Amino acid sequence: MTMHQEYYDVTIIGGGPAGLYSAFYSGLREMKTKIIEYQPQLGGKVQIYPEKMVWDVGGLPPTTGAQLMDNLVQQALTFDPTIVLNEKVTSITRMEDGSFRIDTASGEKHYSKTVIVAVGSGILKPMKLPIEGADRYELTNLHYTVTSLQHFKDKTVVISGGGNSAIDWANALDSIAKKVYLSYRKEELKGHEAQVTQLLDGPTECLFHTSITNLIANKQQDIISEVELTNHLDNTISHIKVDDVIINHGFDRDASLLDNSTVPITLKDDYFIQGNALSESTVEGLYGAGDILYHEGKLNLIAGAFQDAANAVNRAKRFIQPDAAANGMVSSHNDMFKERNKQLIQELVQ
Ligand SMILES: Cc1cc2nc3c(=O)[nH]c(=O)nc-3n(C[C@H](O)[C@H](O)[C@H](O)COP(=O)(O)OP(=O)(O)OC[C@H]3O[C@@H](n4cnc5c(N)ncnc54)[C@H](O)[C@@H]3O)c2cc1C
Repeated sequence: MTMHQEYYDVTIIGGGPAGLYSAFYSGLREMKTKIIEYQPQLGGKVQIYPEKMVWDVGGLPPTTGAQLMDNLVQQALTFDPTIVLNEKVTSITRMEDGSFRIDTASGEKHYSKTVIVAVGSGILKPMKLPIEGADRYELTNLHYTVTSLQHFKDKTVVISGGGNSAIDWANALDSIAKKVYLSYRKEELKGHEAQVTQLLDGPTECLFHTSITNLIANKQQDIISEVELTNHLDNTISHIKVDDVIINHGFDRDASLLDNSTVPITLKDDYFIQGNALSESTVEGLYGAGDILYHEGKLNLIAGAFQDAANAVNRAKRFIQPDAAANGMVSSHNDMFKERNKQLIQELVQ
């Protein structure tokens, strides 16, 4: 077991948009920063939609999830935070001296003056297709996320699911794939109205009241060649020849960190972390940001995560240094940017 006795000013749990922007902002406020992330890469939930176009981040032209993650990571690295990947935080404990100990599943311990909990909806794992042996096709043509739209060009694709992800992928693929089928066990789709209308008006063939009940494979190559669908209204069975199958049945969430921690994870001034009913008291030095946080007017979007992150960092700064400014300064005033600013201004006037 390794002991990380080195103290950080702020340790951020979760490397999604909220955690990444917190890392940038805490660097801006000259705090020694560490991010701990469970996944092998940074980016958070955006990893689920790398090929989706994101339109609603202020000041950015329509950008793919992958490009957005790249930009967020680059920005987060501006002030050289320590990054710990593949590490699940299991609990947060307040020490007698008021600092925090952060325990992880591997037995490592991290020490910090403040903590920002930016764990989104917890650790997400896609709900698997409940068919025995289906996992062996995950290496070939059974997908739980779409990492390349190009892969589906001129293919016949069956998408299983009726929520936002299934509908978004059907709409994105209907002009790329040869044919898209959407199999959904109910009839009332659960997506945003505009996307549902686009789907129903588009070329995707919706097979309501059906589920995938069997996968028929080309045994030599371990590739699904046909899916069996069962109609739940009349129990009829049909078969579709496929090139690829996409499963969007939602996610299992592991939010055990909130239950295991000995500090009550509740935040000051009516800010509190969703689902936590441990205590109504507040813990100075422990803050939240992003989808995990609930407050009036909360925006569960990337734009909302940025605002939360700046708030959390400013509070952390004031906790460590009570005479520090309550709010950060505009970024151009930061000494770190002096040289780069000069260079850019020179380029502008040339
Ligand atoms: C399909 C889909 C499409 C979306 N489209 C848009 C869009 O177009 N525009 C928009 O603004 N928003 C969109 N969103 C919402 C947006 O992705 C979220 O609001 C945003 O990702 C929240 O960021 P976050 O950092 O709070 O949480 P997350 O992105 O969920 O990141 C949390 C991170 O914490 C890590 N973590 C959790 N528990 C632990 C632990 N115990 N130890 C270590 N690490 C842990 C997770 O692995 C994860 O990486 C979309 C969401 C989905 C699902």
